[in-house]
Amino acid sequence: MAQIEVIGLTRSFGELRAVDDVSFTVPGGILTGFVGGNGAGKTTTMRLIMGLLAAHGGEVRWGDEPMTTQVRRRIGYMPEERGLYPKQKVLDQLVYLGELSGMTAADAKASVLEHLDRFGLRERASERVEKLSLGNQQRVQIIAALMTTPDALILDEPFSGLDPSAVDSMADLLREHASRGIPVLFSSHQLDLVERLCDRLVVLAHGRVVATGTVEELRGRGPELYRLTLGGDAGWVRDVDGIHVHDVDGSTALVEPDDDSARQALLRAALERGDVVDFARQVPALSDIYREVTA
Ligand SMILES: Nc1ncnc2c1ncn2[C@@H]1O[C@H](COP(=O)(O)OP(=O)(O)OP(=O)(O)O)[C@@H](O)[C@H]1O
Repeated sequence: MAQIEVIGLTRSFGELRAVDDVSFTVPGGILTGFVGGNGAGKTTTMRLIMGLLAAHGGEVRWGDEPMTTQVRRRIGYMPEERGLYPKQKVLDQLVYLGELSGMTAADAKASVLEHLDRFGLRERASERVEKLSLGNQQRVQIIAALMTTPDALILDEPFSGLDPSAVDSMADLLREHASRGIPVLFSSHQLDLVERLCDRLVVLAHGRVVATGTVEELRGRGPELYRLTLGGDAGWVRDVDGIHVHDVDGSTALVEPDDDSARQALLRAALERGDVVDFARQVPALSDIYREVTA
């Protein structure tokens, strides 16, 4: 299966190392989310992958080969700066972009109309792009990246500005493309969305990769926390051996047991004291993990 491999990519702007020895893989067949704060280097990395910026070090590989211009032409790329012609009509523009990518006019038109249908934009086909709302212009941009049945997808913030139903259509489309076995990399600031959608994550901070893996793997890096909710005050938990208390708030305690037996002993002690309302493993949200790895 095709995959994109980024090995030791480095790029500076003057004194600033915007991308600093960045390595990760975008495997075929799954969705890889690319997250990191403002200025972390996501856009620069994507431009380097697409060959739009020259790397100062490192390389990009396509399977076992160095990435070439021919392969890049077959990658659906959605840049951060949206490159649409405001005065041109939606359908004409997309068909033109399809032809530029080597499609016949007839194939391009068929693909564009199908995608316009999916995004509920069919009746806007003959309007000028500038007359569309920003979210709808975004949908047109997405169609431009997806209409050619690309060999890989590199999408810079494809979900920004989309309403929930467009997010769902977009997510379905990305999954369909991934299920063809192609590598899909997309950046996003919407961590809840990334958590819901992604099979794998690459987390960038200050130009460096600080974490990679599935959401489950990233969760596994943190401590195993449990939340105990009692009928009465939970302050006594602080004195239980083998229990590290992260927080107590009235009748609720957030604890990290040293091991299984400490956890069982805590629960027994709580039951002996009376009313246990709830005792459950706390699964951290991706936003918690993100804060931890980028701190
Ligand atoms: N052409 C350029 N010239 C100078 N500095 C640049 C250039 N492009 C990017 N940078 C700088 O490189 C750093 C990384 O920027 P980049 O756009 O890659 O980050 P990002 O993770 O995509 O951020 P955001 O989420 O805000 O879009 C930033 O400090 C940015 O100001």
